[in-house]
Amino acid sequence: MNTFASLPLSPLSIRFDQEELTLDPEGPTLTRRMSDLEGLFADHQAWRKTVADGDPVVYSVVSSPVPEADRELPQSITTIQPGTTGGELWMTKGHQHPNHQGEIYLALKGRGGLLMFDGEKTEWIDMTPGVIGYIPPGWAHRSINTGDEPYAFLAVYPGGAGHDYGWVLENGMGKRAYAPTDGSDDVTFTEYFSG
Ligand SMILES: O=P(O)(O)OC[C@H]1O[C@H](O)[C@H](O)[C@@H](O)[C@@H]1O
Ligand SMILES: [Fe+2]
Repeated sequence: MNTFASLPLSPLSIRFDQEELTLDPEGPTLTRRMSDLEGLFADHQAWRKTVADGDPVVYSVVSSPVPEADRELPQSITTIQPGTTGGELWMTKGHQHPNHQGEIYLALKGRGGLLMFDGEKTEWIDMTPGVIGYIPPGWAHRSINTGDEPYAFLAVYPGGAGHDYGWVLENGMGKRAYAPTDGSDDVTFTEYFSG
C-alpha cells in the first residue's frame, strides 16, 4: 500500500515522456542499486566488487499515482541500465505475485528480455519497442537488459497482485542470461544454480 491509496479514485490522464522515461503526474518511485540485488547474481564475488566499486544504480521504477490496491490497475515504467556482473546481464530482482495474477509489459526503449518461470519451465520473450509480453498468473518474472543502452518498459498489473521476492530467492528463475562473448547479439543462457 502507498500514500496515494487514500486519494479519491477518478479518471486520470498520465503523460509519458518518451525521452526522459517519466510519468506526469508521478506516484511512488524507487531506485535499485547493485547492493539491493544481493544473492541474485551467480558470481557473488563479482557482485560484491561492483557494490564496493561505487554501488551503481541497476534500475529505477517510476509509477503513476494509481494505487496498488485491489481492483485498481496501476502502471509503472522500469528502466534498466546496461551492464554485466560476472558476465550476467543486469536485471530486475524478479518476483512472483503471491496470489497469482497476470501482468502485461510493453517494451518502450532499448533491448531487453522478459524471463518467466513457473517453478518448472522457463519462457523468454525478446522485448524490443512495440512488443507486449504477457505474464500469466503463477509465473515469476524478471526483466533483463540485453543491449548497450537503457532498456525501458511499461508494466500494467492488478493492484492487489503484490510482490513476492522470497519466491525467486528460494526457487530461482530457471535460467540465467549472459552477454554474448562472440560479438553477436545472442544472449547465452545457463541453467540456474543459486550458488
Ligand atoms: O519488483 P522488481 O522485480 O524489482 O521489478 C521492478 C518492477 O518491474 C515492473 O515495473 C513491475 O510492474 C513492478 O511492479 C516492479 O516493481
Ligand atoms: Fe509483477
